[in-house]
Amino acid sequence: MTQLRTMAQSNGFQQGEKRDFSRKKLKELPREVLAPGNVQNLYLQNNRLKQVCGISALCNIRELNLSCNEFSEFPGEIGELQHLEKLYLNQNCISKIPDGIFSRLEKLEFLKLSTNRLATLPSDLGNCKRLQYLNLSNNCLRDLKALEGLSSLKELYVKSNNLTDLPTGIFLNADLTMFKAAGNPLREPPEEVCMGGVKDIQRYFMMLGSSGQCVRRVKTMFLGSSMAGKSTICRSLREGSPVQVDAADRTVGIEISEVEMRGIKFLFWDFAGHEEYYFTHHVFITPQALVILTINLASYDVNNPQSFKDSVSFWINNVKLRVPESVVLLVGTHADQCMGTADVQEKKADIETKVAAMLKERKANLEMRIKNIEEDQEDPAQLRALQKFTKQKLKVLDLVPMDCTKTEDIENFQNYILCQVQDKDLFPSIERTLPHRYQEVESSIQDLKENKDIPEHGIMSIEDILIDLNTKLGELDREDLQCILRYLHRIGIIVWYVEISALQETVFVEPSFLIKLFKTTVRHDLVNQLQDITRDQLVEERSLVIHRDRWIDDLKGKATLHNAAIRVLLRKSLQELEMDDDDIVKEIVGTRSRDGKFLDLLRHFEICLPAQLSSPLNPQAPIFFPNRKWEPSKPSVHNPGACLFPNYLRDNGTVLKMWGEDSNEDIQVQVYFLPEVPHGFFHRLIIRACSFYPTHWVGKDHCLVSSSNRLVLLKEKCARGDQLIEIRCRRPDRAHLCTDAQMWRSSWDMMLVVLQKLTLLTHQWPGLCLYVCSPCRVDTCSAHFPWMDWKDLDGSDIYNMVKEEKLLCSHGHTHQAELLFPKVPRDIKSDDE
Ligand SMILES: Nc1nc2c(ncn2[C@@H]2O[C@H](COP(=O)(O)OP(=O)(O)OP(=O)(O)O)[C@@H](O)[C@H]2O)c(=O)[nH]1
Repeated sequence: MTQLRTMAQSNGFQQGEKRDFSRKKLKELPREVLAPGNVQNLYLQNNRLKQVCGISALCNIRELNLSCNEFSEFPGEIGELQHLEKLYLNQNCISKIPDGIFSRLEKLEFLKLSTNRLATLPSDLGNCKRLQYLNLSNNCLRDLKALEGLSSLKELYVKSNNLTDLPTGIFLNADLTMFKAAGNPLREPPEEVCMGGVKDIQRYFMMLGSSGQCVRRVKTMFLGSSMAGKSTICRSLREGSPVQVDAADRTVGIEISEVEMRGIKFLFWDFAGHEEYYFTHHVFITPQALVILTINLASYDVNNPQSFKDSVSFWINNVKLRVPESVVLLVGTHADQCMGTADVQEKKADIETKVAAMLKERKANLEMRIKNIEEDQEDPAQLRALQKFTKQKLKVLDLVPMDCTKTEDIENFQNYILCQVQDKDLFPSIERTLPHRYQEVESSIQDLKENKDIPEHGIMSIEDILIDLNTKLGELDREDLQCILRYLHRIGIIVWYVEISALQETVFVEPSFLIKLFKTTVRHDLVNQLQDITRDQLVEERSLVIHRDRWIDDLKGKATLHNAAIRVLLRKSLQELEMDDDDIVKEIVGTRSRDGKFLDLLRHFEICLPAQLSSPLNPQAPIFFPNRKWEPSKPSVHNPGACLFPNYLRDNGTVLKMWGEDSNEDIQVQVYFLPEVPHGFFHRLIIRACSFYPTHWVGKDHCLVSSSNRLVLLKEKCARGDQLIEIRCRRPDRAHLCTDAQMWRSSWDMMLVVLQKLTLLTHQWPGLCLYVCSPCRVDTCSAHFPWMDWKDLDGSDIYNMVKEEKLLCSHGHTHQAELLFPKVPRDIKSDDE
């Protein structure tokens, strides 16, 4: 946005008050900046300034933007700008702010100091009584005491610092509505409380009063390929001795259990290793957890790179993309089935060396990209994003070989885990201070489960929980309870999706049950499950064997599962789980006329897309005449409803049939993913894009969306080792009823909708870095035109992304700008290129 503003205003003076000298590679202030005048807005961002001597002469400045420069010291002269309301000093290297500056900036309302090196704050910052917005994210602050006097603060951002405690005083301020503190080793209040926002923090402090309880807890996630031995370790650790898991007993979905070892509570999440489940994993891989990556040493082959990829690097990449700062502990099972100690040691050394090389290579790639961007001075936004990634440190601990059938190995592994989680550098925040109320609620819920006071499925309404706990704990405020439940959801003890409106009142106090529901439709043997449906089960759904055959055909051919089939499968698994409460079954399963809660969940997790089974076009439909009432045909086309599960698609046939061949004439944008497109990303993108464009065709890694005769193709692909998603649209044709400008605009608008959906989706993978560009349109040319600042662009600015009418690639090919960037051409010529 800043760049656009810069472009739009060009340099120099505007209305005698705004001076824009941003992006000029300035090392010092030129005379024009300081020339006398009534300057109120001064833009100096994206330069190379280390100081701003003389700036105090511009004493009327209200807005000063010095972001993205090279300040290592806070420019003291700023203290003299007494009319200053808005100050940007983010993205610099400032490590200290002297006292005595902010006490003079009485009118300051907005202060952005994010991404600097601040370890402390000046004691007089609290004097800025008008300050409403303060951003201190990405520094190294250890406390926020200096902020206690800021009585007008509305928004406060302190993400990624070293904060362990937050001062209560800040939250007494009724105006504060926005507070973000992710990425701190917070203990009081814990990060999971802060994620609930200001109101939850306020309640936490109110409940905390003068004393709390220290709780030590670690969420532990077991990841690794199928048959690696995850369930075996998990169950053996729970028992304290080897537990034999039957080879046929595959984990389906995720198994959850809790175990206390020497005063530390471990919440075990055992993830199924079968590939069909991978794409749901990222939802449950959460920060601040210990990841135990289990590798079957007996089947690991040091000479086969694929072996390392499947059993190690795939998992490490997955974790890094989702939680970039994870701690991963490698464990090698089946040591007893290897060929002696030397073989075990060789495999251990091989895995550790390859992991180290992989992390080193990634770091080198990142540094290389940063260097290239710095040298080309190409894209500061991209540069900042990459610099952020260099700070994210995934820690992979050495591999522990073990024989899961030996008690000694289980005990040693238990000790090893205990030792690692107590290492403050690795796990700075396993200790949390919790109000007694939190503990009481948690234990009461556990009691309800253990004493079987609630049904095994553990589905409860908020009201029920409140009634139950009120009898046990005395008067419990509903808001307090909800605040505590939100916390328990975030740490993985219960599941409560407040954000799904149909589930706002429903709490799953037994998360494993919910996961078991997932396995109904997300499983490797779904076709077999359909085949196994009995006649009785079909009758209950008023269906016949021919219907079941069609369900199987549609799943195999179109990756589409009929809602009726989902209901039958769900009922079947609920019966297996001995759930006999008809009302709840109905609520979860739904009926022909009303979707159940289960479908809401599937859609919420973007696992499936509502699909049309029959053609949406009805040949019997009467013609519509304006001003005349339209009658539907009788009988109307029956559409029983179904869901498309893109993960079950096997080819791109239907998409390619509609789209035809790619053409050099297409307009296209490429989104490169560093290091790779995450598992399940493309499916979710398809679901988002197709939900927006109801006319669509979907394939394994292709998807076509259509709107008013325009087609946009999305493709996941790999080009010379780089993974990317390509978005293509046919070059617009001249059409009547449409001006040239409209024609271009609507094509680009469609591309941008897809790009925007893609960008939003990337937020779920914070370890992901994107490079967006338009390739040169000459077939043999490898040049790219990078999209700058594209994440910041809003609807009105995006068509101004480039000023030029023609653009020249680095190999000398010239193109009309609208063929490469969203731009409405001023004057279309018949021959553009
Ligand atoms: N001999 C031997 N067998 C092991 C060892 N670890 C696991 N097994 C066996 O390997 C098989 C697979 O182990 P599981 O724990 O079910 O594997 P998993 O990783 O949970 O597999 P999924 O459920 O498919 O994700 C079981 O039969 C275990 O008993 C080991 O160290 N030695």
